[in-house]
Amino acid sequence: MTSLYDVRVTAPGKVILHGEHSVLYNQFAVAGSLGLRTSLLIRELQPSSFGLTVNIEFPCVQLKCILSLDEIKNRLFESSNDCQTLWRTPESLDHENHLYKVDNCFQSIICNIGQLNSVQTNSLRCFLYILSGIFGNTNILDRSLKISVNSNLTVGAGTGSSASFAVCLSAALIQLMKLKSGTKAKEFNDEDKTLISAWAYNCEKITHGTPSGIDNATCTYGSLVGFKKGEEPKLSTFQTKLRILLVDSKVSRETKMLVAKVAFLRLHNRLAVNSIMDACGHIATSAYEIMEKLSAKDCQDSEAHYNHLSELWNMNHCLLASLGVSHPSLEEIRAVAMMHGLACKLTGAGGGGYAIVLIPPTVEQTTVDALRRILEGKGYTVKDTQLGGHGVLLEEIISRKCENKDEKKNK
Ligand SMILES: Nc1ncnc2c1ncn2[C@@H]1O[C@H](COP(=O)(O)OP(=O)(O)O)[C@@H](O)[C@H]1O
Ligand SMILES: C[C@@](O)(CCOP(=O)(O)O)CC(=O)O
Repeated sequence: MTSLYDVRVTAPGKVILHGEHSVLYNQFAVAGSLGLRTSLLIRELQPSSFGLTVNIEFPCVQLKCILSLDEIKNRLFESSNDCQTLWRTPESLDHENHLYKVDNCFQSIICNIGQLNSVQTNSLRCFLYILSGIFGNTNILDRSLKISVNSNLTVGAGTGSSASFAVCLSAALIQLMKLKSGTKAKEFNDEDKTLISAWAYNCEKITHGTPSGIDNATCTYGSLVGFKKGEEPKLSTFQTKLRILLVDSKVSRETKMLVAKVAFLRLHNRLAVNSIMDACGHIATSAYEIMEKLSAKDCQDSEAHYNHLSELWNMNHCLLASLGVSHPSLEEIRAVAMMHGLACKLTGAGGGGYAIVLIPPTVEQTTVDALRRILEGKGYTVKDTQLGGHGVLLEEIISRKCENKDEKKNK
């Protein structure tokens, strides 16, 4: 009797503390995982006589549809029994070529393509890309699937919903691959996480073009991640739980556009922009060191460290504003935070999205409440949260018995 598997994984969103934009110019950056998470459940379904299907439910992007898995396999899978190669070497995938094939398949199998918006299209492309990337040179996918994704993260606001989504997709599919090839581990090990992050990075290229990789690394590893492009992420051995207010400016923005805006500014002001990027890199390095000191059990001077961190947050924001990636709403949020004596900066690409306010432990709750009331009165949404929780987690594996009609008949 064969088994049908259910796999449930979750992954956090992220907040870039220091190094947005400058990370793309090879500067050190620091990001932390958020308490808000994406959750993905993938279920293998009992065989039916209608052929193999994938039932997709992505409520965060208002998408519900059923795709023919047989068609996907016909168009994107290459028949082979070799399951030990591509899924273990995501970096060897020819991204452009694979995405081209995915897009051709997408055009052919989605009937209501004209009714999908760009967000839904992106989610489906990511799904097809990873599904066929991981299973594409195996014969392992032999059941219909149902895949449901939910998230507490706002989609498209700079808190890493796309990376969190991509990490969940790759984590669940890698786990399913392992289960179906006989490996039954109950949690992700370091090797799994390296693979998950690398597949999620490939997927982030679909959404962002040339991402630095900081988002997928943070959503995979959690806690605080120090990051430099092209290098292994620096995983913090320390546990700092920074308290922040996450303030939604409600202004939508597109990362790609803001990255292009900075690149354009740099074309005409190379040395000045390079110096700003250098300064952002120094800030990120200093902030990482301070957070390391703050986490030490015998930390004596926590108040002075928080003051220093606040200084760095404020400087970092002003440097980003000088690159043209702030927004009047972000400036208003910052002005209100400063009136309350608190440091505030934009996070992520800027141009809208979120601002973050640092709440040191010595700050009175009445101050936080007053700040919150004013911001909410101005129409912003405020979440009081902590940075630095778990990265990707394997939450649940269920193995059910498959009622195989052919097996029954033969008995
Ligand atoms: N929960 C989700 N379900 C389906 N797709 C998602 C989900 N979260 C994010 N996405 C995909 O990620 C994209 C958002 O990426 P992006 O604009 O970079 O936002 P963020 O800054 O939040 O990562 C969306 O266009 C969507 O395709
Ligand atoms: C501007 C950038 O440094 C950060 C983008 O952040 P977000 O995904 O918009 O939160 C781009 C990147 O690191 O890929």
